[in-house]
Amino acid sequence: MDDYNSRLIILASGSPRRRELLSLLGLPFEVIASDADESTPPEWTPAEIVRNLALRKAEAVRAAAGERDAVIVGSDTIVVLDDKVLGKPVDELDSKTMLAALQGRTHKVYTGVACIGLQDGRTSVDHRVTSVTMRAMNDVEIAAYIATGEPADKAGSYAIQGLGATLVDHIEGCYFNVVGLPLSLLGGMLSGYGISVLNLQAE
Ligand SMILES: Cc1cn([C@H]2C[C@H](O)[C@@H](COP(=O)(O)OP(=O)(O)OP(=O)(O)O)O2)c(=O)[nH]c1=O
Repeated sequence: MDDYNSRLIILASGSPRRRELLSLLGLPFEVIASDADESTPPEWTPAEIVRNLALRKAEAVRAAAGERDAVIVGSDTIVVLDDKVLGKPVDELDSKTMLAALQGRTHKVYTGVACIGLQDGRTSVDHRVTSVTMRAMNDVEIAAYIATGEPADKAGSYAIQGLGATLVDHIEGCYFNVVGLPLSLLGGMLSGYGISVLNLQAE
Protein backbone atom coordinates (compact mmCIF):
# COMPACT_ATOMS: atom_id res chain seq x y z
CA MET A 1 0.00 0.00 0.00
CA ASP A 2 1.09 3.59 -0.60
CA ASP A 3 2.84 5.42 2.17
CA TYR A 4 0.59 8.47 2.09
CA ASN A 5 2.58 10.34 4.68
CA SER A 6 5.96 10.09 2.94
CA ARG A 7 5.17 13.37 1.17
CA LEU A 8 7.09 16.22 2.79
CA ILE A 9 5.52 19.54 3.84
CA ILE A 10 7.57 22.67 3.20
CA LEU A 11 6.43 25.60 5.35
CA ALA A 12 7.09 28.86 3.49
CA SER A 13 7.33 30.99 6.61
CA GLY A 14 9.74 32.71 8.95
CA SER A 15 7.11 32.80 11.70
CA PRO A 16 8.01 30.76 14.81
CA ARG A 17 4.28 30.61 15.64
CA ARG A 18 3.44 28.90 12.36
CA ARG A 19 6.30 26.43 12.91
CA GLU A 20 4.97 25.56 16.37
CA LEU A 21 1.41 25.16 15.11
CA LEU A 22 2.43 22.96 12.19
CA SER A 23 4.47 20.75 14.50
CA LEU A 24 1.23 19.96 16.40
CA LEU A 25 0.16 17.87 13.39
CA GLY A 26 3.08 15.48 13.96
CA LEU A 27 3.99 15.37 10.26
CA PRO A 28 7.49 15.74 8.80
CA PHE A 29 8.17 19.26 7.56
CA GLU A 30 10.93 21.62 6.59
CA VAL A 31 10.95 25.42 6.79
CA ILE A 32 12.03 27.77 4.02
CA ALA A 33 11.40 31.41 4.95
CA SER A 34 9.69 33.36 2.20
CA ASP A 35 10.85 36.82 1.15
CA ALA A 36 7.76 37.58 -0.94
CA ASP A 37 6.73 41.20 -1.43
CA GLU A 38 3.70 41.80 0.83
CA SER A 39 2.34 44.96 -0.78
CA THR A 40 -1.26 44.78 -2.05
CA PRO A 41 -3.55 47.04 -4.11
CA PRO A 42 -5.81 49.22 -1.90
CA GLU A 43 -9.00 47.90 -3.52
CA TRP A 44 -8.41 44.28 -2.47
CA THR A 45 -10.80 42.85 0.13
CA PRO A 46 -9.36 41.26 3.29
CA ALA A 47 -10.03 37.80 1.86
CA GLU A 48 -8.25 38.70 -1.40
CA ILE A 49 -5.27 40.04 0.56
CA VAL A 50 -4.69 36.94 2.71
CA ARG A 51 -5.38 34.47 -0.11
CA ASN A 52 -3.09 36.21 -2.59
CA LEU A 53 -0.30 36.76 -0.06
CA ALA A 54 -0.47 33.15 1.16
CA LEU A 55 -0.04 32.01 -2.45
CA ARG A 56 2.70 34.57 -3.12
CA LYS A 57 4.64 33.30 -0.08
CA ALA A 58 4.28 29.67 -1.19
CA GLU A 59 5.34 30.51 -4.76
CA ALA A 60 8.36 32.49 -3.53
CA VAL A 61 10.03 29.37 -2.10
CA ARG A 62 9.20 27.10 -5.04
CA ALA A 63 12.62 27.36 -6.69
CA ALA A 64 14.45 26.77 -3.39
CA ALA A 65 12.22 23.76 -2.64
CA GLY A 66 13.67 21.81 -5.58
CA GLU A 67 12.16 18.80 -7.34
CA ARG A 68 11.03 16.89 -4.30
CA ASP A 69 7.79 15.05 -3.56
CA ALA A 70 6.54 17.83 -1.33
CA VAL A 71 3.70 20.26 -0.69
CA ILE A 72 4.54 23.90 -0.02
CA VAL A 73 2.34 25.69 2.53
CA GLY A 74 2.15 29.50 2.67
CA SER A 75 0.03 31.57 5.02
CA ASP A 76 -0.86 35.19 5.75
CA THR A 77 -2.74 36.83 8.64
CA ILE A 78 -4.32 40.27 8.96
CA VAL A 79 -6.56 41.97 11.51
CA VAL A 80 -9.55 43.92 10.22
CA LEU A 81 -11.42 46.59 12.22
CA ASP A 82 -14.24 48.54 10.53
CA ASP A 83 -12.91 47.58 7.07
CA LYS A 84 -9.47 48.93 8.00
CA VAL A 85 -6.65 46.41 7.60
CA LEU A 86 -4.12 46.23 10.44
CA GLY A 87 -0.93 44.39 9.59
CA LYS A 88 2.21 44.22 11.70
CA PRO A 89 3.03 47.52 13.50
CA VAL A 90 5.89 49.60 12.12
CA ASP A 91 6.79 50.97 15.57
CA GLU A 92 5.49 51.37 19.14
CA LEU A 93 3.36 54.38 18.26
CA ASP A 94 1.68 52.29 15.56
CA SER A 95 1.06 49.53 18.16
CA LYS A 96 -0.46 52.11 20.52
CA THR A 97 -2.80 53.39 17.80
CA MET A 98 -3.86 49.85 16.87
CA LEU A 99 -4.48 48.69 20.45
CA ALA A 100 -6.38 51.90 21.32
CA ALA A 101 -8.66 51.23 18.34
CA LEU A 102 -9.11 47.51 19.11
CA GLN A 103 -9.80 47.76 22.88
CA GLY A 104 -13.43 47.23 23.92
CA ARG A 105 -14.46 46.20 20.42
CA THR A 106 -14.87 43.23 18.11
CA HIS A 107 -12.60 42.78 15.08
CA LYS A 108 -11.99 40.04 12.55
CA VAL A 109 -8.81 38.06 11.98
CA TYR A 110 -8.32 36.68 8.46
CA THR A 111 -5.77 33.99 7.65
CA GLY A 112 -5.19 32.68 4.15
CA VAL A 113 -3.56 29.32 3.44
CA ALA A 114 -2.10 28.23 0.12
CA CYS A 115 -0.77 24.79 -0.85
CA ILE A 116 1.30 23.96 -3.94
CA GLY A 117 2.01 20.33 -4.84
CA LEU A 118 5.51 20.23 -6.30
CA GLN A 119 4.92 17.08 -8.35
CA ASP A 120 2.06 18.40 -10.48
CA GLY A 121 2.03 22.14 -9.58
CA ARG A 122 -1.54 21.87 -8.31
CA THR A 123 -2.48 24.86 -6.19
CA SER A 124 -5.23 25.36 -3.63
CA VAL A 125 -6.06 28.47 -1.62
CA ASP A 126 -8.58 29.06 1.16
CA HIS A 127 -9.07 31.26 4.21
CA ARG A 128 -10.81 31.46 7.57
CA VAL A 129 -12.19 34.36 9.57
CA THR A 130 -12.35 34.54 13.39
CA SER A 131 -14.15 37.27 15.36
CA VAL A 132 -12.17 38.50 18.36
CA THR A 133 -13.69 40.70 21.09
CA MET A 134 -11.23 42.59 23.28
CA ARG A 135 -11.95 43.90 26.73
CA ALA A 136 -11.64 47.62 27.42
CA MET A 137 -8.12 48.83 28.21
CA ASN A 138 -6.81 52.16 29.42
CA ASP A 139 -3.69 53.92 28.10
CA VAL A 140 -1.55 52.72 31.02
CA GLU A 141 -2.42 49.08 30.30
CA ILE A 142 -1.78 49.56 26.58
CA ALA A 143 1.64 51.12 27.29
CA ALA A 144 2.51 48.29 29.71
CA TYR A 145 1.56 45.66 27.13
CA ILE A 146 3.66 47.35 24.43
CA ALA A 147 6.59 47.49 26.88
CA THR A 148 6.57 43.66 27.03
CA GLY A 149 7.69 43.65 23.37
CA GLU A 150 5.03 41.11 22.45
CA PRO A 151 3.07 43.29 19.97
CA ALA A 152 6.10 44.09 17.79
CA ASP A 153 5.83 41.43 15.07
CA LYS A 154 2.13 40.52 15.32
CA ALA A 155 -0.71 41.57 13.05
CA GLY A 156 -2.94 43.94 15.05
CA SER A 157 -0.18 44.35 17.69
CA TYR A 158 -1.27 41.52 19.98
CA ALA A 159 -0.65 37.81 20.46
CA ILE A 160 -3.63 35.78 21.65
CA GLN A 161 -1.24 32.90 22.44
CA GLY A 162 0.77 35.09 24.86
CA LEU A 163 0.04 37.88 27.33
CA GLY A 164 -2.45 39.15 24.77
CA ALA A 165 -4.75 36.35 25.98
CA THR A 166 -5.53 38.57 28.98
CA LEU A 167 -6.82 41.28 26.61
CA VAL A 168 -9.22 39.01 24.74
CA ASP A 169 -12.71 38.61 26.18
CA HIS A 170 -13.93 35.98 23.72
CA ILE A 171 -13.58 34.70 20.16
CA GLU A 172 -15.92 33.15 17.64
CA GLY A 173 -14.26 30.75 15.22
CA CYS A 174 -10.91 28.97 14.97
CA TYR A 175 -8.33 29.92 17.65
CA PHE A 176 -5.42 28.71 15.51
CA ASN A 177 -6.59 31.02 12.74
CA VAL A 178 -5.85 33.97 15.05
CA VAL A 179 -2.35 32.69 15.86
CA GLY A 180 -1.60 32.40 12.13
CA LEU A 181 -2.35 28.88 10.87
CA PRO A 182 -5.91 27.44 10.94
CA LEU A 183 -5.14 23.77 11.57
CA SER A 184 -8.55 22.31 10.71
CA LEU A 185 -8.49 24.12 7.36
CA LEU A 186 -4.90 23.06 6.70
CA GLY A 187 -5.60 19.42 7.65
CA GLY A 188 -8.41 19.27 5.10
CA MET A 189 -6.30 20.92 2.40
CA LEU A 190 -3.38 18.54 3.01
CA SER A 191 -5.64 15.50 2.67
CA GLY A 192 -6.32 16.72 -0.88
CA TYR A 193 -2.59 16.18 -1.49
CA GLY A 194 -2.56 12.66 -0.03
CA ILE A 195 -1.19 13.79 3.34
CA SER A 196 -3.33 12.32 6.09
CA VAL A 197 -2.99 13.99 9.48
CA LEU A 198 -4.74 11.16 11.30
CA ASN A 199 -3.04 8.53 9.13
CA LEU A 200 -6.44 7.27 8.00
CA GLN A 201 -4.79 5.12 5.31
CA ALA A 202 -2.95 3.03 7.91
CA GLU A 203 -4.03 -0.60 8.24
C1 LIG B 1 -3.48 38.36 15.74
C2 LIG B 1 -2.21 37.56 15.94
C3 LIG B 1 -1.20 37.55 15.00
N1 LIG B 1 -0.05 36.83 15.21
C4 LIG B 1 1.04 36.79 14.23
C5 LIG B 1 0.98 35.61 13.24
C6 LIG B 1 1.90 36.06 12.13
O1 LIG B 1 3.25 35.62 12.46
C7 LIG B 1 1.82 37.58 12.21
C8 LIG B 1 1.16 38.13 10.97
O2 LIG B 1 2.12 38.39 10.00
P1 LIG B 1 2.25 37.60 8.63
O3 LIG B 1 2.71 38.60 7.61
O4 LIG B 1 1.01 36.81 8.33
O5 LIG B 1 3.40 36.52 8.89
P2 LIG B 1 4.92 36.69 9.28
O6 LIG B 1 5.55 37.83 8.51
O7 LIG B 1 5.06 36.74 10.78
O8 LIG B 1 5.55 35.31 8.82
P3 LIG B 1 5.68 34.71 7.30
O9 LIG B 1 5.16 35.73 6.33
O10 LIG B 1 7.15 34.45 7.13
O11 LIG B 1 4.86 33.45 7.34
O12 LIG B 1 1.05 37.91 13.37
C9 LIG B 1 0.12 36.09 16.37
O13 LIG B 1 1.17 35.45 16.57
N2 LIG B 1 -0.88 36.10 17.32
C10 LIG B 1 -2.04 36.80 17.17
O14 LIG B 1 -2.90 36.76 18.08
